[in-house]
Amino acid sequence: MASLSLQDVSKIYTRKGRADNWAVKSVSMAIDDGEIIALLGSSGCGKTSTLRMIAGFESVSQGSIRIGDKTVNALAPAERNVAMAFEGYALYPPLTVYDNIAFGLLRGKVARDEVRRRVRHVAELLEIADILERYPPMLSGGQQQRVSLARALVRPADLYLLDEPMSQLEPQLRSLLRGRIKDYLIAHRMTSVFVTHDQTEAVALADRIAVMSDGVLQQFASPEALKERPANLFVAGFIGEPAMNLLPAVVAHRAGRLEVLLGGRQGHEALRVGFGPAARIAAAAGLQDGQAVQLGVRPHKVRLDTQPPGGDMPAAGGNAQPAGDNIVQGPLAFNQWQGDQSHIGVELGGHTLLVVTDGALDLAPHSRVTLELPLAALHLFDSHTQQAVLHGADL
Ligand SMILES: Nc1ncnc2c1ncn2[C@@H]1O[C@H](COP(=O)(O)OP(=O)(O)OP(=O)(O)O)[C@@H](O)[C@H]1O
Repeated sequence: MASLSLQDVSKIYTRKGRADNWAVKSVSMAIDDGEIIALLGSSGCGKTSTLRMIAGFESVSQGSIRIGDKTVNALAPAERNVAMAFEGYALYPPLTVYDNIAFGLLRGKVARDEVRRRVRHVAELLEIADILERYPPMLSGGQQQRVSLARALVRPADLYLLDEPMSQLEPQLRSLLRGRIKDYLIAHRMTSVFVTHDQTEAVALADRIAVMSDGVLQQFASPEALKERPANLFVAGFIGEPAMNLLPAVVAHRAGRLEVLLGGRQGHEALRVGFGPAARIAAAAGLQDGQAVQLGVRPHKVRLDTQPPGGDMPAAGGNAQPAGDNIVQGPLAFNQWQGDQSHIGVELGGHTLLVVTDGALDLAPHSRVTLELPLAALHLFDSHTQQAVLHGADL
């Protein structure tokens, strides 16, 4: 296995008579030996182009890629010792499934008994042991995809590149295989990069996730860090289901405390949300009164008061915390039972805040709802730069 590093890597597709397409923009990241990482983003954000440059199937327009201590920009794919599972499978039709999977091992001069043992093992892992004698044209898309994955995983390589490795599988099989593949990658200390647009898959499989948008690496961090400390508005809105509430607000210091003011436009009352004494908040010094910000809070983290006055306030997600941070009130906009949780909308300063709770709640239409926005769950982003200014969890 080996480490992998990308230094200011760009991909610019050029076509005669057309404007250049800058698909990957100066991406830098360092992946440790044995680490599993996901490239995550929406369609067209540059994930596959990045993966194909690492594999050597696309040239690197700018920057450099190193596998271990070797710069590989000028090396052909076969010279990089990289195993890749392709989105289009690329199986050999005249060979059986067994021979497709064994191909790389036989070329590597592994003893036949050992080849048989390894092929069986990976085929059982991916639930394709019963189709080893079949030929690729006789297989479903999901079976072909697993054969392609098995062929990549079975052979020794410095690096494993997996392009949407489970996109064709049914949800149940996908979640079963996710766990097995992760255990296999960890057990063999396989440095791996996989591409996905499914954040559940990225969170379940990867040690760290590289979130991409429009060719730019937005943040490269653990799944927990992406949720707790999103670097910018894109990551805050993209990671997490349902998405983080993002409410426009302005900075308003008051009596030495950092606060933001929500709403207050015609017909809506203004709401103050506090972050505590400004002197204790490093970022407060750079924030000017009137500065436009976005206040972020995840729907699961808002605490909803369902008790009679004076009662304790349960967290929406069940995380009991002492009541008392920002208590706000607003009229109920909607209350939808989703089968396993409730989605509750509350009007705050002219915007609708989504709250998610575990149980079903009996709330009268348009009734006034009391909420707590726990300081540790709040985030502030600069509306102009889109970058995170502070995370309540750090205060
Ligand atoms: N061979 C190519 N020639 C020209 N443009 C390309 C080529 N391959 C990709 N692109 C363009 O580069 C951009 C990034 O594409 P890429 O396939 O890397 O994105 P992606 O995030 O993997 O998307 P998807 O999830 O849909 O595969 C897109 O605008 C795409 O149209």
